[in-house]
Amino acid sequence: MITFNGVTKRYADGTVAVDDLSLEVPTGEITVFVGPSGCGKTTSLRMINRMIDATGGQILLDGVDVKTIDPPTLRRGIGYVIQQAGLFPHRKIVDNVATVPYLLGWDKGKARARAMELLERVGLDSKMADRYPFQLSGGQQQRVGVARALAADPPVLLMDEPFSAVDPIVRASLQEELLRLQAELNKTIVFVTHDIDEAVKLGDRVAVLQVGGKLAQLADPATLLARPADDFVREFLGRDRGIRRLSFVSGDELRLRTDLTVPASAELSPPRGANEPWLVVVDEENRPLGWIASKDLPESGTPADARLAPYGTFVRGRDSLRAALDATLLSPSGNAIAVDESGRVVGVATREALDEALALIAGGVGD
Ligand SMILES: Nc1ncnc2c1ncn2[C@@H]1O[C@H](COP(=O)(O)OP(=O)(O)OP(=O)(O)O)[C@@H](O)[C@H]1O
Repeated sequence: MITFNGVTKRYADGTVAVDDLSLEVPTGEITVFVGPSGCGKTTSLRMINRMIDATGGQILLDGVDVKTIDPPTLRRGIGYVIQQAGLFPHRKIVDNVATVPYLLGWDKGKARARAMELLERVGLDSKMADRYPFQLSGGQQQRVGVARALAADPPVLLMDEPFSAVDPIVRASLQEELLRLQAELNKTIVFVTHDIDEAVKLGDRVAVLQVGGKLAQLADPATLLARPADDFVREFLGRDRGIRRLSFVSGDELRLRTDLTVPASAELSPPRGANEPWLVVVDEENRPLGWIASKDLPESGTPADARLAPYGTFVRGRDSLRAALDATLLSPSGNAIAVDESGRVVGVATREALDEALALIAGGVGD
């Protein structure tokens, strides 16, 4: 656990970058520092590994004041990842990753073997090992940066806007990768970003800082989005706060109907389903093929002969209400198809079911 105890940083010119910051970063969790430019995120992060020394208060690492630990020893237990990876341009990828093991005096074979293992872990092909950083894309370089920070298996990882220099698609995949890695490794991670979407996606807890290095709120993402502590936090969270909240509500809240499917091979004589405006046509394995409006059902023959409308699905037991809402918006029926992990239809969330769930959430605001 990392503990900030009334930590202050006043730079030589009098700027107070961090003001009386007290918070705890629990072991094995991702704590995100988020806030507008200049609010003291980077300063707070760098005081943990003493790249910057606090001018007041204490930072404790598992109960030990970091000021009592000499910086090289301290940093051996703390991985550090920065924007644009900060790789050594003249060293091969494998040697970049092995930097800390080399410094720790590991023999070259063992250090390189560890580096190769980590490259694979962060999703890079072993072919990359002998390249130089300029021969990699920005996203690949970031992965190398993460591998390098993990090389000596430090219990703590500090990440300063590590994904902000890559395009949104690469960024999303790096975020997924970090969450996957963290599920295996359980590091204590402090992650700095100015992007609230990144913060609520990655953080077990999110610390919102305001300019002057004051802690405005520390909460898990769902609580932060539901109950911002004050106007500053509310404004920082932005206009999409309500929609973002849906990501933290399980789609399993939705009542499903199981009587709205029709097999593509079903004989339609006598006509059926005509009292429901829309039906899901499914294949023989119960996978969705599309929506059909009842009025378009042929009088005889099978639904396979009819024109099907597009559909959206969400996975029951995994996806959020936001995914379910997205699925309704992708379908002219206005209904979302719930599927299991293998893509088989388990039911339909109608617009009414969605309305009910949304009303419940809206009712819960301010609890
Ligand atoms: N060496 C320094 N001397 C004086 N002031 C500094 C120094 N480094 C940072 N500051 C000031 O301290 C404040 C906090 O800076 P910091 O870099 O920690 O903010 P940040 O939240 O990480 O910002 P950004 O998101 O823009 O990177 C800013 O006002 C900055 O100008």
